[in-house]
Amino acid sequence: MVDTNAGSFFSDKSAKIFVAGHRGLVGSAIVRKLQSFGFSNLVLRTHSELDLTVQSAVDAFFTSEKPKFVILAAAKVGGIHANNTYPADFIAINLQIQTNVIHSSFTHGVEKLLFLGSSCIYPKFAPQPIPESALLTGPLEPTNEWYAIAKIAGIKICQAYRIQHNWNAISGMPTNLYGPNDNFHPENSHVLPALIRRFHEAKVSKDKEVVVWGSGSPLREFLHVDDLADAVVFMMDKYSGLSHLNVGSGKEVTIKELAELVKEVVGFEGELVWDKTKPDGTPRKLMDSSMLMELGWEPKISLKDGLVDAYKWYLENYAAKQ
Ligand SMILES: NC(=O)C1=CN([C@@H]2O[C@H](COP(=O)(O)OP(=O)(O)OC[C@H]3O[C@@H](n4cnc5c(N)ncnc54)[C@H](OP(=O)(O)O)[C@@H]3O)[C@@H](O)[C@H]2O)C=CC1
Ligand SMILES: C[C@H]1O[C@H](OP(=O)(O)OP(=O)(O)OC[C@H]2O[C@@H](n3cnc4c(=O)[nH]c(N)nc43)[C@H](O)[C@@H]2O)[C@@H](O)[C@@H](O)C1=O
Repeated sequence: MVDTNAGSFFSDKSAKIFVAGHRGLVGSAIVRKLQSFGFSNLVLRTHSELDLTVQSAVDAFFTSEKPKFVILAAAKVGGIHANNTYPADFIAINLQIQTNVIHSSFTHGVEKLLFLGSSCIYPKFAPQPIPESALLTGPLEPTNEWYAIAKIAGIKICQAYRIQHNWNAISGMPTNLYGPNDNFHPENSHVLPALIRRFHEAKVSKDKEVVVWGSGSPLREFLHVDDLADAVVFMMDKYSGLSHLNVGSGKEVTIKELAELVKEVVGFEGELVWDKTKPDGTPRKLMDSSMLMELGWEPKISLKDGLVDAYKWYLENYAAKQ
């Protein structure tokens, strides 16, 4: 059952909005989107200004700032290797950040909060496309179960505060994202930025080969972060239900197809070599985003156009500084 309260978010463009994680891939896109709509009173803190894992600091921040809305895009985030290598960080830091921010938002009178999870919350062998109802119906993908458990807890914390206190906390579960301000770390990033960097560096060095991880057969659904930011603002305005909402493009590609597309966009002319010692992760995780789409949101940026945009951003803002 979808419960909507259309229109309230846009009625006051000077309302104070705390975007947690505003320098990251997602937070920076949400800030751009809010500013493009004319929201003028954004409260922003870097990690070093406010460590969201420290409960007393979070509470002091909410006591002094008293935001009306909170969008929680701060988290410990990484690709398959980072998730697999630092399980304690992925479960503990994420549980701390979300528990602190959600609880302080509630106790300090925030009107509405949006929590962001991830498509990895679903069972490894969930029905495809994956509906919201598949949550907690089977075992998780082992490479990211620690992160997934934290994200599932985030959904449940939002639901519990809604049920017990009638408080307006909602959750969005984005698919794999990419775009400006992505993480281009060679090992700890997600596949799409990792491949942009690897193909670019191979092109510049005139290498004959680029190594890509795994078998190439896993399927992934990609969404440009500007489409995600649009969905976040849409949900702040139009959705106030108990269920989390999937946010995806509805289109999937194999990792091999993705690698070929990145190779083409970057202009690398050598060969792909598959490193099968690296994990594939979940074989497929296409989400069913029809709940959100039936409310009126739709993605606008194709994977090809989004990749061209992401590579342009990488060239102008990342490669240029190396
Ligand atoms: N990237 C993706 O493909 C996907 C992301 N998501 C979700 O979207 C959200 C944002 O992810 P994304 O933008 O990619 O991540 P990034 O790593 O790009 O950004 C994370 C942000 O969180 C902030 N942060 C991390 N730890 C702390 C802390 N202890 N205190 C304060 N701030 C902190 C960082 O601050 P600073 O910059 O100051 O260090 C940074 O701005 C996450 O909830 C993630 O799970 C969901 C699906 C896919
Ligand atoms: C968003 C989502 O992201 C993570 O899950 P994931 O989808 O498996 O993420 P990924 O982008 O790292 O990998 C996708 C696929 O791509 C292959 N692959 C090839 N070559 C590279 C490569 O060079 N780097 C990476 N990272 N992967 C590569 C890789 O082997 C895998 O088959 C979660 O842990 C969790 O963080 C989460 O929620």
